[in-house]
Amino acid sequence: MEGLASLRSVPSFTCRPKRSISGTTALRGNSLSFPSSSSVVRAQQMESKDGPSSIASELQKDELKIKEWEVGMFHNEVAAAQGIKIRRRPPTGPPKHYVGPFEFRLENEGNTPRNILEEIIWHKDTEIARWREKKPLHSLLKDLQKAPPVRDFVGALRAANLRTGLPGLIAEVKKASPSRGVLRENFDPVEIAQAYESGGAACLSVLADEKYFQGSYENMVAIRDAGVQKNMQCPLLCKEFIVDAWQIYYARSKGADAILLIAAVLPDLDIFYMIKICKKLKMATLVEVHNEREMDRVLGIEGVEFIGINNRNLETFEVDTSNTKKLLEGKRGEVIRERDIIVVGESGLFTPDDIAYVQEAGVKAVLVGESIVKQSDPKKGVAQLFGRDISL
Ligand SMILES: O=P(O)(O)OC[C@@H](O)[C@@H](O)c1c[nH]c2ccccc12
Repeated sequence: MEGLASLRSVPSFTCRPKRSISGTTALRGNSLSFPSSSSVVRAQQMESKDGPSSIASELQKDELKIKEWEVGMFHNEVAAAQGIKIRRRPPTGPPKHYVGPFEFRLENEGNTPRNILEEIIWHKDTEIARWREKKPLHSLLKDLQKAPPVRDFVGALRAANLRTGLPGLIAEVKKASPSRGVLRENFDPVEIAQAYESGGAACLSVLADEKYFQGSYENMVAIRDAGVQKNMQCPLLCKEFIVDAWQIYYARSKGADAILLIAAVLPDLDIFYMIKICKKLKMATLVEVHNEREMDRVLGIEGVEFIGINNRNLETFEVDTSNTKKLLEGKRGEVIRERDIIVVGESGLFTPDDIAYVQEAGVKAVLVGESIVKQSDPKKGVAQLFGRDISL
């Protein structure tokens, strides 16, 4: 409980960088200054068979890499101070040029992710850098004008909860996961989404990550388009590992109504700014926590209105539904009720008893994938999960 004593209305940001680096991770990319001119002059004075200008541009590239690495390290320091164990990037250090004569620096030292979540984040960081290069923000912003309108994600959950007296269902369109492997061979995302919706789901969650979950943005667009044609109402959560604000705009351009932010990955200030961006875009932000420390951090961030408690530890894959109960007990539960924050119970829910258990703990919504996506008829899967037809 000690963390609650420090519940704040502004995000904590106490860690100071050891190096003097301008900008924060939220500004990453924009804050990189151009390489100092002295190195360019130095390079121009050098002779080589490739010519001086190519050496200058090589050095410029190196210096940019170094700056990026330094900002990445700064991010790791801030994150570590907030108890975040996931590092944004492999701590392998800057390019060789940086260390001058000391080129015997060990290659790849420390280059192994500590767990699956860290592996996913390292992969995402490089994947998004590539995507962002192909579609810079200014071009993405143009796409937003063509995006379908935003639907009220949290409103749909509240309405379902009032209508059925049960937690509103966010039904997950998920083909595979690193912990469970392939969940459904014969996977038609639109068919599954329609079955969920006719079974009474309030919202849908669509896996976008390709490498680890066999998801895609194409699936999300296909579901959104099918919904528009068939008048389906379910708002969509883009289930992605967000490490860069660019991804929020991208998700919106593909028709998402909500995004997920994982507190085990993102420092407070990133969450704070990302929620602001979502508000501007009128999207909902589901902030996911797994333990008391993350819950206390998140309750201290201004603007948080929608929290997911993941029963699965994303670092070890262990699932324990009592986690939802534990994090809603006592003072934390009180704060959540006072602020009318909607809490979602996530992962490992299979039976009506599981649903009743997390509802009793205080959730107004649940996020369910495996138990319903595995059923040959996912619509029946929804009814089985709740012990009755919730579409009525
Ligand atoms: O399939 P399950 O156990 O019902 O879980 C669904 C959902 O909670 C899970 O997919 C999830 C929750 N948070 C995440 C973050 C990333 C990837 C996946 C998830």
